[in-house]
Order: sequence, then C-alpha cells, then structure tokens
Amino acid sequence: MATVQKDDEGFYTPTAEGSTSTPAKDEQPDASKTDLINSTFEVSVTLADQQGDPNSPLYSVKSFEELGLLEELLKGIYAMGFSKPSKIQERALPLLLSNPPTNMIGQSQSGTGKTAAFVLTMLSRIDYTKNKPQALCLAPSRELARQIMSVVIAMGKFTQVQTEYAIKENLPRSVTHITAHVLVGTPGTMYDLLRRKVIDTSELKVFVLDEADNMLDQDGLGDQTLRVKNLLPRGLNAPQIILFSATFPAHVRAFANKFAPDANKIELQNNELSVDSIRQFYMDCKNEDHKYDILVTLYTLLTIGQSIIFCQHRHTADRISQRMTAEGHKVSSLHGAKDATERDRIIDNFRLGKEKVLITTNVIARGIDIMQVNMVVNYDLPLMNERGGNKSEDTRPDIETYIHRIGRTGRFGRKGISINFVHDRKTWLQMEEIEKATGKSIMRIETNDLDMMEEKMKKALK
Ligand SMILES: Nc1ncnc2c1ncn2[C@@H]1O[C@H](COP(=O)(O)OP(=O)(O)OP(=O)(O)O)[C@@H](O)[C@H]1O
Repeated sequence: MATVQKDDEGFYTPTAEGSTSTPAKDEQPDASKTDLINSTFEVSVTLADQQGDPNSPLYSVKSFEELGLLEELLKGIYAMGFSKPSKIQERALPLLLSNPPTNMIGQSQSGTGKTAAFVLTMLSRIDYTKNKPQALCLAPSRELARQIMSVVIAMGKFTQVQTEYAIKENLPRSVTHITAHVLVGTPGTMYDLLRRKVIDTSELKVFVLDEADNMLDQDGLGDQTLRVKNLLPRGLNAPQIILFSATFPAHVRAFANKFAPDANKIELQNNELSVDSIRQFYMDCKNEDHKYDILVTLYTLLTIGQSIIFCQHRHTADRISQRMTAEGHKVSSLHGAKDATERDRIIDNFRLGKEKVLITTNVIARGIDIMQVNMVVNYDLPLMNERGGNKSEDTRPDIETYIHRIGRTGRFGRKGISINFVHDRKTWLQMEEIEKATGKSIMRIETNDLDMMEEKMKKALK
C-alpha cells in the first residue's frame, strides 16, 4: 500500500505507490533495545482507547467511509495513518460537505484534527478539470501556512490537486497568473495577489480561516483578513466560509458571525478549552534572573523529548538562546525579526528533531503540530498588551494565547506538560486569572529539590 511519510523537513510527503517505509535490515532498530518502537506502539494503543471513549475529543462512532468522502481522499487519509475520525472531524465533515454549501464556525481543542476537516473540504469541493483557484486558506504565520500546505499535499496525494503558496518570499513578484486549485498563505500576501488580480476568483468555492479568532481580531490580523474577503465574490457566487479555532473569545464571536453568516456552529464550553492530557505546572522563581537559572536547570528534562519556550519579546528569546548556547547548551530561537529562509530552516530542523529546544515568541503559539513536543515553558506569561494595538498598559493575561501555547504539546492524545514561570505578585495574579478562566488547576513544582522536580515531571508524562 502507498504511504505518506514525514519527509526530511518533517512535513508529510507521499512515497511511491507500493513502497514501504521499512529501513534496510542492518538499519532496523532492535525493538528490545530502543524505546522508539515501544513508545510508538504505546501511543497507538492509547489512541485507540481514546478514540473509543465518548468523552474524548478524539472519539467518533463513525468511520471515514461514512463521512461521504471521495475515494481518492479516503486513500490519502489512510496513507497518512489515520484510522478513525476525531470528534470534530466526525461532526464537522458532514455539515461542511453538504449541499448547498453552508458556512461553518468550528471550535475544537488544540491538536484534535481541525486541519484535516477543512483540508478535506477544500479538496472535496474542487473541480479538477478546471485550472483555476478554487480554495483559499489563510493562517497567521508562514510556519503554519507551510504546515497546512504539507497536509493539503499529503491528503490530496491521490487527486490532481495543484497548490501554490501566498506567503512572502515563496512566490516571485513577477508572477501574473495563478492556476493552482488551492492557495495557502498569510493575509497580507493573499491580499496583494488578489488586488493585483494574480488570483482569479471566478471559480472560488471555499475560503478558510485557520486560527480564525486571531485572523478576525482587530488587535490581530482582522483588518487584513477583511480586506481579503472584500475582494472575493459576493451574493450567489460567494465562497463557503469556514472558520476554525480552539478559541473564540466573546469579542470576536459577533464579528465571526457577520463574517460567516448563517454558519453551522460547533462550540466548546469554557471548561473544555484545553485537553486533559496536558498537565499544567508552575514554578516559583525569585526574580527575572532566577527564571534563567531554573530554565538551565531544566535543560536535561527539556531535551528528553522536545520543548518550546515562550517569551514575551524577541530580544528575550535571542538573549536566552545566546546565553544558553555560550554555556554549551544546544538551543535555537525563532521569531518574526528573522528572515524567511532562516525561519524555515529553524522550524524544519526542529520538526526533524535536529534541535530539541526552541525558544520563541507568540509567532508559533498557534497551530504548529510537532508530535514529539512534550513540554512547553511559559518563560513569560502571555499578556494582552502583546496582541497589537496601542495597549501597553494592559497587563491582563492573554487567555487565548495561553491555551494555544500549551496546546503545542499533548497533540492528538499524546501526553504533555506545561510549566509557567512566576516570579512576583503580578505574575502570580496573572496565573491565577488563567487558572480561573480555563477551569484547570495548575500545580506547583518545587524548584529547590531537583529530584522531586524530575520525578513529578516524568510522572506527568507517563
Ligand atoms: N483522525 C485522525 N487520526 C490520527 N491522527 C490524526 C487524525 N486527525 C488528525 N490527526 C493528527 O493529529 C495532529 C493534530 O491535528 P491538527 O494539527 O489538525 O490539530 P488542530 O486541531 O488543528 O490543532 P491546533 O488548534 O493546535 O491548530 C496532527 O499530527 C494530525 O496529523
């Protein structure tokens, strides 16, 4: 059977029909000596349990066959190793695929398979005999746009789909006409291509916003996204609009309802916003400097799997990464001030597992899917004043960004832990507010007893 493997860059790529991913005999690991094989087996066993538990967001009663998908797409899904749909896929797909097409506002916890739901919709609605853009998808970062594209290509492996990026520096300025069926990108570049009429929208069928609350928030990418929508067909020719996110705060909901009128809605309760497989902790640090010391102490634990460390500012990410590197630790930093090629290289190396610790800002707080990430550290808690706009005084915690940040671990049933560093009364109160808003308790980990710290964290990951 044909398979789709994660390639050299950690993205999904199809292998040739009939090929297998079995390594040559002398490269085959001895199952008794490595825990790689055991842990994969354990993960698929617990996944089967979770997909059979009605309370799990991974649960479904139906099979993919029952969701009304094209044969070619079923082949694509199985080649990716999916066996059963998750709850959001089971609930959303029949609504997304029904005719006449209806808009959708869909919410489901991080790491529960929203991407497959909208990618399968895009691929299902394309008329492959027409070489014109038919599905546009916007995401908040180039990293996420590239990841979504890898899913489009993997799921569409058995279709004739043609794809193109609408992200800065991935498309020559000289391009005048795009014939690809699916375009994935960020709003600024997509707007530019539409404005210059490089994208012909006469056959457009689907318009997707991933991380929709961020894409519609006036403090986020709201203006740019609206400018894109204003250049799309209206009335009877308007595309089906699909908004997905793990969070939809009240102040964005009203706008989302206007943006995607008469939509089918799948919503979560506030106490369901994050998955239970992520155990949340905090560490009491004495002051800013002590946070750095604790991070260095944690290094051995951070590198058992892979970790993402979130900071408030780019310069903090760079400073910590330079200091740790100088002290002999292997870490890398990623943020919006780096150029595109460097950003791609850093995230690709991290996806591949070549780097174990990534120090970053909110730029990759959303959507990034790397299964091996088992720890997230909030070196600085996310604050409302980082959202943009002129709100430097607003030091309330940014609950949505917190939920997305910790959701970089615990993907699709895996275990993960998150650790918040608190170092004064203000950060303590901010964390309390997060705890209240999410309805999940955050447990203390002692910072002065290393063995105990290690034991608690390892136990949470078992
Ligand atoms: N039905 C399935 N069976 C097995 N694995 C799946 C299934 N659906 C999705 N996955 C895998 O689960 C992981 C998480 O999926 P995805 O990235 O779509 O989550 P998400 O809900 O979009 O999360 P986020 O809110 O963080 O963007 C991916 O690695 C994906 O390949």
